[in-house]
Amino acid sequence: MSFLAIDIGNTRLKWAQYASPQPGAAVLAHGAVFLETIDELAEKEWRDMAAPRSMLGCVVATEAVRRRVEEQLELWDLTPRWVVSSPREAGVVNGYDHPARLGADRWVAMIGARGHVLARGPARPALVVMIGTAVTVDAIDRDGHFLGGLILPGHGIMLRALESGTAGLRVPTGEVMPFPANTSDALTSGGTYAITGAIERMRRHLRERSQGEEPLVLITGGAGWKVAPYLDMPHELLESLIFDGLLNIQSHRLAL
Ligand SMILES: Nc1ncnc2c1ncn2[C@@H]1O[C@H](COP(=O)(O)OP(=O)(O)OP(=O)(O)O)[C@@H](O)[C@H]1O
Ligand SMILES: CC(C)(CO)[C@@H](O)C(=O)NCCC(=O)O
Ligand SMILES: [K+]
Repeated sequence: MSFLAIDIGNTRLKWAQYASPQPGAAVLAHGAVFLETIDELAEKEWRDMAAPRSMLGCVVATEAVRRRVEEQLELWDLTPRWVVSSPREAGVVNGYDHPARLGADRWVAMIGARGHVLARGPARPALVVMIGTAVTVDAIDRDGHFLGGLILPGHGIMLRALESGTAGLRVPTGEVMPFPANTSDALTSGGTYAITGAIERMRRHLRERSQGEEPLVLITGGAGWKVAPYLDMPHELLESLIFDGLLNIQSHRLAL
């Protein structure tokens, strides 16, 4: 009954094979590749993997990228399925003006987050933060309703925008400091605190909306570990939030 979960972001494709399509299933294999190398998956990373029985993926990259991944999936006898954001799924209600326009990664991560909220005890609001190519900060209330969220540039995009938009900024890596006193530290600190500032702001919005109840703050994405140490609030770093969401969706669909 093994299940393949795939997350195609704007920079990398991440995949994980699970023993079954159930939350908490054992991971049999996993990996990540840059989008430049996705045409080699079938002859490299996936070549010696036991054939998965089913798959579910989430894509925010282009149609062309999705098609190239589907070609690689021809290695096995499976139907490629990709999550499309919908008005409701697996206990989460989508409050976006146009639910289908919500990034599938955000939707799936929120469904994963909702599972973690309910697994930890009584229902409570949650803030779902994804720190990848772009950064998103999404709010879910106690009832599992997605209220809305922020999109901002990731660290890499912020620095590249500054480099190309100014004459005097180069972007060597600096350190995060309270009072940066050189250009490198000022840029690195500015990027990091832009992200933590957005998270703090959204946490305040959500707390005010929730009669003061403290939200569970869940951080995910390739660069989450770099930002998390500067976040002045209780939080959890969960690398697998999108995969957890894909497992929740798949198990809910099988149960219907
Ligand atoms: N180990 C690292 N060292 C330096 N920068 C990193 C590292 N990991 C991630 N980054 C930076 O963080 C950003 C997002 O990284 P990454 O591609 O790992 O995230 P992701 O969650 O896989 O993104 P996406 O899902 O959008 O593809 C990039 O701009 C990248 O430059
Ligand atoms: C915001 C990103 C790039 C984050 O990966 C992705 O979720 C996306 O392309 N979203 C579509 C637009 C939206 O979510 O409103
Ligand atoms: K992502």
